[in-house]
Amino acid sequence: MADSSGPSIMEKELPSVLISGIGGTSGVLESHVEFLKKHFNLITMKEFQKSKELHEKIKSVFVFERLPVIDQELLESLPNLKVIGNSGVGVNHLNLKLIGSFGVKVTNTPHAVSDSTADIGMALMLASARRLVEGCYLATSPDTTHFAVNWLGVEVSRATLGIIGMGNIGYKVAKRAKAFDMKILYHNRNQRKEEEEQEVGATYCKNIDDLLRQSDFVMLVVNLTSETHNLIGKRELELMKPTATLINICRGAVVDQDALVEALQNKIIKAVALDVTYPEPLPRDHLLLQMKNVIITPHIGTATDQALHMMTEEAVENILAVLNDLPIPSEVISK
Ligand SMILES: O=CC(=O)O
Repeated sequence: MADSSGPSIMEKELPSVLISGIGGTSGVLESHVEFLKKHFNLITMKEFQKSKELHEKIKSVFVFERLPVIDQELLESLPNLKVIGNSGVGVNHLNLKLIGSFGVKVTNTPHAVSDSTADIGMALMLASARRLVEGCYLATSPDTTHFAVNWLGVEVSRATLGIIGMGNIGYKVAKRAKAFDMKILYHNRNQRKEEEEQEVGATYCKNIDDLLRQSDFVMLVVNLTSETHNLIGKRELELMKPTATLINICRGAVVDQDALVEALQNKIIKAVALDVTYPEPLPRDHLLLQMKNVIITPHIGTATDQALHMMTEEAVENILAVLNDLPIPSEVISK
């Protein structure tokens, strides 16, 4: 009778995957390690640096919170690397050209992040419209003489929301905004299918300027690329209504931050709500941190238990697909 306690000859070795570390501020979440270990032989950066023998074994790198850094040196030291599995949708921290030149694929997790990031977009829009942060300060201030009539907010219901970038997240924002009876405009490289537009009641603006001119709230949900870097600058801010609010939930560098400060100082737009800035975090003396009509959160679009869990699952699915020569659910194609 075969001994079932030891490893069977038929059992396949799990593929070796490099991770930055486990736990802390620069490692994979401890709560995800068990799941990852079911699929991979995990190798931490520390182990990798100690043993040259491990280099040849590594087939994939699991990138979490932009770590480990994928540079030329690392790529050269991994002769059998097949795929970088990024946990998260944004891949602006990865040099796609360089990685591609090593014949290595890149994958991301556009589905796992969409609900939590859309929620943050709505939360920021509502918080700014109803001056929630100011309200919290007032509620806890020793001054009890404040009256709500002195700091009125605005309603998002029936207001016009312009969504720039109608991918998975933008579309989820539109779904939510529909439930708030908002009028929805969107700009995207490609127009969505008619039935998709109808489902959320969104109108396509081929010209971004038209969207900027008409919107009460403008929400940025694009990938950061060379084309979207500084997409919103002085000219675009000047096209917006003086009563409009800008919300950014994608990447800080999509907005020219100096132009944004100037626009707020000169009342070119009314308010701003940012989950992303550059750098992150902003220096403590940055002007944006001193303005009442600015809300800033520390890049928490995907900071929920559920999103992080789903991101890990989606990343694992992608990595396994590449390693097993199966159709890849979410491959990032460098343009
Ligand atoms: O910022 C979050 C992401 O890229 O998923």
